[in-house]
Amino acid sequence: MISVAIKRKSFGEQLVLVDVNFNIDTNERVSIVGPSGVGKSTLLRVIAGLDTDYDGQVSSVKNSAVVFQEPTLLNWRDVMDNLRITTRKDDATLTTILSEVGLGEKAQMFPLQLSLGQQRRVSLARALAMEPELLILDEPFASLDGDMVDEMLSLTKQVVDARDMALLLVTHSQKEAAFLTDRRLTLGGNPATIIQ
Ligand SMILES: Nc1ncnc2c1ncn2[C@@H]1O[C@H](COP(=O)(O)OP(=O)(O)OP(=O)(O)O)[C@@H](O)[C@H]1O
Repeated sequence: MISVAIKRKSFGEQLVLVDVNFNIDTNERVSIVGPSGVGKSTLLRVIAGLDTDYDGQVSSVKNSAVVFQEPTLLNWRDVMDNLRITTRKDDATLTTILSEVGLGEKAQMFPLQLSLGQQRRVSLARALAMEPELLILDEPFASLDGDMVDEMLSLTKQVVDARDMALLLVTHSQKEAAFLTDRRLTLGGNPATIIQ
């Protein structure tokens, strides 16, 4: 379904990725793990089609949704309006998705009235509302405390299990990768490539 063949990806003089080759099948769950600064987010942006300035070939699905490290919500719009930005789904459907992520009662709240964990859930709900064929999560549990990470991990597994979609998880945590995905790709080296 998704085929990645990046020969080289640079920022100016800095070569970040070299010969990164792998495929993701329909409904497959894959994680990319590796240390901070290795190039994980860069790879994700290329796969999501947000960065087209590279040497190589990536063919992905048309309908992918990204949940970024930061919730990237519009703070002046309430939760429901934040979901409406990416979809024309009716309010009943959006309310169901909000309930799924535990925010059924928060539709009229504004992002800054929510905790970071709740804002992350809105961001996840917004991505799910797009019914993506590929859901991309970029360090979705960063800066949450331990209990909250466990809760978010279970919740994420639940919503992914309930859907037909592929998952690409970018993380530095082997635990998160093992819990949520079937296959782990490790990015390492400088410039980085898939090392296992
Ligand atoms: N827009 C950019 N312009 C210039 N350099 C960049 C840009 N984005 C990333 N880089 C550089 O590319 C390298 C890889 O960064 P990237 O954010 O992909 O790493 P990462 O593995 O996702 O790190 P982290 O786990 O800390 O988020 C870093 O050296 C970074 O400085």
